Amino acid sequence: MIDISDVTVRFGGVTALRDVSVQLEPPVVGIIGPNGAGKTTFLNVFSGFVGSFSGTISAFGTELLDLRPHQRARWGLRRSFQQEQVVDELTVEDNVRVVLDPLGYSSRNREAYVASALEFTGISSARKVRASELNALERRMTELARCAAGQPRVVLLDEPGAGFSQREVAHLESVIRGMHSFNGAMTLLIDHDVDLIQATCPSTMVLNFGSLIAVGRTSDVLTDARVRAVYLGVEEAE
Ligand SMILES: Nc1ncnc2c1ncn2[C@@H]1O[C@H](COP(=O)(O)OP(=O)(O)OP(=O)(O)O)[C@@H](O)[C@H]1O
Repeated sequence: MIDISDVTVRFGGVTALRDVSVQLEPPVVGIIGPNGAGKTTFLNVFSGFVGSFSGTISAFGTELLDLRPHQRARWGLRRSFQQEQVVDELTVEDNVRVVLDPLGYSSRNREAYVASALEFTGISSARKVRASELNALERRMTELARCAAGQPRVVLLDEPGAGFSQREVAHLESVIRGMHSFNGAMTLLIDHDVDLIQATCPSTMVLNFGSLIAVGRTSDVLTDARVRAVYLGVEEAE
């Protein structure tokens, strides 16, 4: 379980997150909300990319915010970004290897982790291909393999579905749904694709102007009147 307590982030006059307290359970939690609601900032606090914040995040008994960013990686925190981070000059398998290299695995274990992550995300056949030659879905799968490889405990995905067709999202969906069985990791998933959230996340939290306005079973959250009004743009009939 991840226990988030009173997390507040301010950027000058903007309060990006305001006293967010919530407990999140595996396997996958959706994070939704309008543009600028604070979703990426929320993941940035996990990753250590926010200089000034208050509050605590306890993940499976570890106080994450006491760890330095490289210690969080060793602990098992992984992340994909809105702007993808695949390195064009490296092959698919080297893109995964470079994530595992600093984590202290033996080379035998590392190679086994790379191979199984590529298998899991469905891009084994492209393992020797330079990333510059991949299509957009293969690049996204390379990123997911980077997140899935080794022994991650928490995987943070920031809009992995953006820009993909329905058929492509179906593959993404199966990888996200399979992550917990594959390696035991819990996933936090930001996406504007409500169908993807519904298909992959048993529970979902909703941010609006930096505040948590709903959390619970995804089906309940998506039918909540306040959520529908602020996020889905649906006014309830009087
Ligand atoms: N480094 C920063 N400096 C100043 N303001 C920031 C910074 N990062 C985020 N903000 C502001 O904090 C608020 C929350 O931004 P954030 O990117 O977390 O929202 P979001 O919900 O992820 O939005 P989107 O769905 O558009 O990605 C916004 O008002 C944004 O402009």
